[in-house]
Amino acid sequence: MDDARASPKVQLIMNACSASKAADVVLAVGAKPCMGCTTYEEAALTASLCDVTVLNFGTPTTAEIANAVLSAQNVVVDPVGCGLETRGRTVKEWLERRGAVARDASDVRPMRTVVKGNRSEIEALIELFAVNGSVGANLSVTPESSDGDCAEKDVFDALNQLSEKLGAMIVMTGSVDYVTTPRSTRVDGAPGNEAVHEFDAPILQKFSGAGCCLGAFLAATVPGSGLANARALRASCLVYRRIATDVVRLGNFSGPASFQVAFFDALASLKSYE
Ligand SMILES: Nc1ncnc2c1ncn2[C@@H]1O[C@H](COP(=O)(O)OP(=O)(O)OP(=O)(O)O)[C@@H](O)[C@H]1O
Ligand SMILES: Cc1ncsc1CCO
Repeated sequence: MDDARASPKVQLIMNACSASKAADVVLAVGAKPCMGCTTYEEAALTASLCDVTVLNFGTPTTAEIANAVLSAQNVVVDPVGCGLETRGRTVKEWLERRGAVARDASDVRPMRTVVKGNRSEIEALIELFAVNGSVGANLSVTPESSDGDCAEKDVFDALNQLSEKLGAMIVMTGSVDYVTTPRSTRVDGAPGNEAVHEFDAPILQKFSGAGCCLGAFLAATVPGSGLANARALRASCLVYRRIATDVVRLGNFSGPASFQVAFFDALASLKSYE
């Protein structure tokens, strides 16, 4: 996905809870979803045929399946539940191996990695990678997150260190979204840190999978080179939140279940994700 393709193919290695929601989000925005991950061979082949892979570590993703996409060119990683010790180990090992593969390939082709997690998951990664800092969240062994009370400057300080260690972009979600770029890959003059405060829609936390679906949305709407660009990632996070607030304003729903239907309809009605 080096160019802004009209209809990118998106491999979705998703948790059981969010899989069909994510596939529908990808379809809604005009891209092509493909799960393709029942065996190691199938996962590797599908990754090689797709423009971008979403690797979500919620059940039933195994280390074996995750390792099949280590050398995919563009990967959006969702470290769901990495505050749980066993899953945290799996996620950490994968990210370390991915970093090594990407460094080895860097002269030949760019490999882009975006880690998209909620605030508690990012806090868990901060601990796992021994970063000297915090984003102020409580650790959680479930996908539940907490927003935490932490100055934005300290949030970015911790995110920048983590991003550099991973060699990956970070998108940290919550009532505010944060995007950060590894310092060593920042293009001169381009902003490496972005925050999205706009468009408050807390209903996105009232059903399971809004964060997982954001991972799929980013994969489907941000072109390959944009996956290494904080501005481009910010722009898609912003659109996702804006559409949610539009739906809330129109009020054609009666709770979290019907909100999702209206939200997916609104995603599908948007003509451009530029
Ligand atoms: N108050 C809010 N206003 C606007 N957007 C929000 C708000 N809270 C969360 N979001 C958005 O909702 C999505 C889910 O965020 P959250 O941090 O809850 O993810 P998550 O815990 O990974 O979700 P899940 O595990 O259920 O998929 C993100 O796109 C985030 O930007
Ligand atoms: C509830 C749940 N448990 C593992 S993944 C998932 C979906 C939301 O992340």
